[in-house]
Amino acid sequence: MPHLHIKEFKTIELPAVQDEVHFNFIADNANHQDEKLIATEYEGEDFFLLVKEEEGRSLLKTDKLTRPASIYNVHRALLAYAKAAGLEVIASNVPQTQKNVHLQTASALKKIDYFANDFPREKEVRIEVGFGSGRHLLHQAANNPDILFIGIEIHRPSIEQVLKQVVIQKLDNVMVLDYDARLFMELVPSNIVGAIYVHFPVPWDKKPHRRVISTSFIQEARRVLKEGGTLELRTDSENYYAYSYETFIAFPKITLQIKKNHDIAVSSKYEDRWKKMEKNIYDVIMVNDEISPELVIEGDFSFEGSSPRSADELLALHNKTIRFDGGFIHFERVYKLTNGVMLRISMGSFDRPEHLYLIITDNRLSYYPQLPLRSPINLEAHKHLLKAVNG
Ligand SMILES: C[S@@+](CC[C@H](N)C(=O)[O-])C[C@H]1O[C@@H](n2cnc3c(N)ncnc32)[C@H](O)[C@@H]1O
Repeated sequence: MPHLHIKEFKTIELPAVQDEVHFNFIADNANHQDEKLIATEYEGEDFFLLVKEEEGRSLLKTDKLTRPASIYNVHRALLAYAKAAGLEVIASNVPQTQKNVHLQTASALKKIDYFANDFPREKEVRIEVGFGSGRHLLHQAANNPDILFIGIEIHRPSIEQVLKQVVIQKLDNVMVLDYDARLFMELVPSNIVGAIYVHFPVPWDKKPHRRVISTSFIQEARRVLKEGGTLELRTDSENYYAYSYETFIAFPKITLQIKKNHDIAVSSKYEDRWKKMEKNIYDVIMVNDEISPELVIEGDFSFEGSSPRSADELLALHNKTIRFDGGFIHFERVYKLTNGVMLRISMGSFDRPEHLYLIITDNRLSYYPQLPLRSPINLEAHKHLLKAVNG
């Protein structure tokens, strides 16, 4: 994680611009006076820089919840703030000269809004969940130029590596998304996907709720797959194989193909490792044989007509949880702004909550840095949030 150790943190008059990086406002953690967030905008992306103040040595880094996909943009923002505020840097892992890589302008990298607003449907779509080194994704894309491949990954270095390869190999049929694939599935239109690849997912033996394959993931996969489309799980974990098989077979009607130690066109880095260890490799392939109803999601994330509670009442929401049928809202942290309050919340379903901020200033409410995913459970959570923050 890029960071600067600084002698002493200094505020600057905001809003300010330094080297094309915009600094808009500062939020002070109401319960931990040593923590501040600096609202930053660079190349159209909003995120926070996080300040941890300590006696004689403070830390400036990115906030995990909002950090941008491009590490270079983080570097740039950290250096720009240090320059604008005249901070004395004691130690840092941020290179002073930036490589000329602009991932934000790399057209293959998409944000979740891109898919939420107008899902691409001109070509057949195939999705790879957790592409890692990207060998399979890149191989498939190079060999199937008429198919659009959407690669979803949450590990930033893997994303950066694959984006570079997309440019080098001049592939125009790959889109890369930094997002939880389980949430992404909820906004894919029905019956448009030819294949979903889940190759060597993390087994999460101790935290099974984090697994990609689950009853709800399979349900969503069946909805988004075309008739004859496939969900292809490949794993070296006997445990994950057995768990997935049971989860698939619990559906009243399903078509499955099971293969053991069957080579595919390209072997991934993980696969090479497992093969050297002479581990068995299992494929569970679900063939979708149904046409699903269209996806209809009603409602929006508007705050129109809101009349927020007083700042003290909002700050008192710290650590409160609201539970409702199928979901919840938890107020994780509260911040003071010069003209209002900011709440860090987790909301939505228990197994896949969204984490984001809500800014409340002078009767204006807005999510930051972006709206929650437009899923039925998040829309329901929004209604409960309106009740909690309005008087
Ligand atoms: C063990 S690696 C396998 C990578 C690659 N498929 C391969 O075969 O080499 C699993 C990958 O899935 C990613 N991942 C885990 N959970 C995910 C999720 N919910 N959404 C998207 N990617 C995820 C991890 O970051 C990791 O890169």
